[in-house]
Amino acid sequence: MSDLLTVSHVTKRFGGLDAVSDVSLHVAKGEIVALIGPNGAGKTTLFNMLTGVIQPTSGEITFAGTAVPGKKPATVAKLGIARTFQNIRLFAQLSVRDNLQAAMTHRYVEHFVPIVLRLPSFYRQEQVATEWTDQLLTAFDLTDVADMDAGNLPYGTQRRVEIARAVATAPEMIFLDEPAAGMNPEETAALRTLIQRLQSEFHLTVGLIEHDMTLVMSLAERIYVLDHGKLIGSGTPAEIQQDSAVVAAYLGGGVHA
Ligand SMILES: Nc1ncnc2c1ncn2[C@@H]1O[C@H](COP(=O)(O)OP(=O)(O)OP(=O)(O)O)[C@@H](O)[C@H]1O
Repeated sequence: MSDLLTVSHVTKRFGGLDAVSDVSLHVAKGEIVALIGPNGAGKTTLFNMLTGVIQPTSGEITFAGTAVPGKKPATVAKLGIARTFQNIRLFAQLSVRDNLQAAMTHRYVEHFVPIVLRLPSFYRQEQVATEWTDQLLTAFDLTDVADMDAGNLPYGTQRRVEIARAVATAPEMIFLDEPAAGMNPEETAALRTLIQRLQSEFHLTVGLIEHDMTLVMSLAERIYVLDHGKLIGSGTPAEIQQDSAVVAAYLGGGVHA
């Protein structure tokens, strides 16, 4: 498989602190890759650099052959990168349907509009957006709550809306920042299935930050481990669980895959 994302010697310095220090990694198209490590290890800082939210102090990031540093988040999104946040960021007073439609970007329109060729441009866009929204509502089991305000939904459902909204932008890669945080075991089990479907049905590449090691070990094909900004290990879940440096820094004895 060819690499979709390449990170080369990336560092982010905040004042005197190297929050991310000389990190290199790669993600192949279609993979589910997890980034794990203790609190403050630099995981979200790295995600923020991959999505254009902050700029690296040094190093290179390439997505589908295009350099990411120097681009704003909206421009990075058009390259085909979507993300969710640790703290859910939905439009709480908009319906689920409107949250999805609000996410339909130019990239999406450019991607799908040619499918419906016979209508004038405005109606073409409207029709494609409505059809795509209906498909997403069905795929993410949100049809029953489509007209409810997003902010009134249970936590696990809001997470699902957030992921659906990211998928609505028609990305190639989706970054999920602690999607299982605050979920109960049933919600986490449903999340596992959902992330697997992102890969199998939506053909997305998935980058995952997560502290729930049972979820990580059962989902990720490869794992990178950060500690104090540095990459201290990488490999398959089986390899990571036997890596003494990773066990000492983060895993301890508490993983049951
Ligand atoms: N904007 C900022 N200014 C200064 N320091 C920052 C900034 N953002 C993050 N940091 C620091 O960088 C380090 C890495 O933080 P980061 O949030 O990336 O860690 P994390 O691995 O995502 O942690 P967690 O698992 O708790 O979310 C921390 O020491 C944090 O305090």
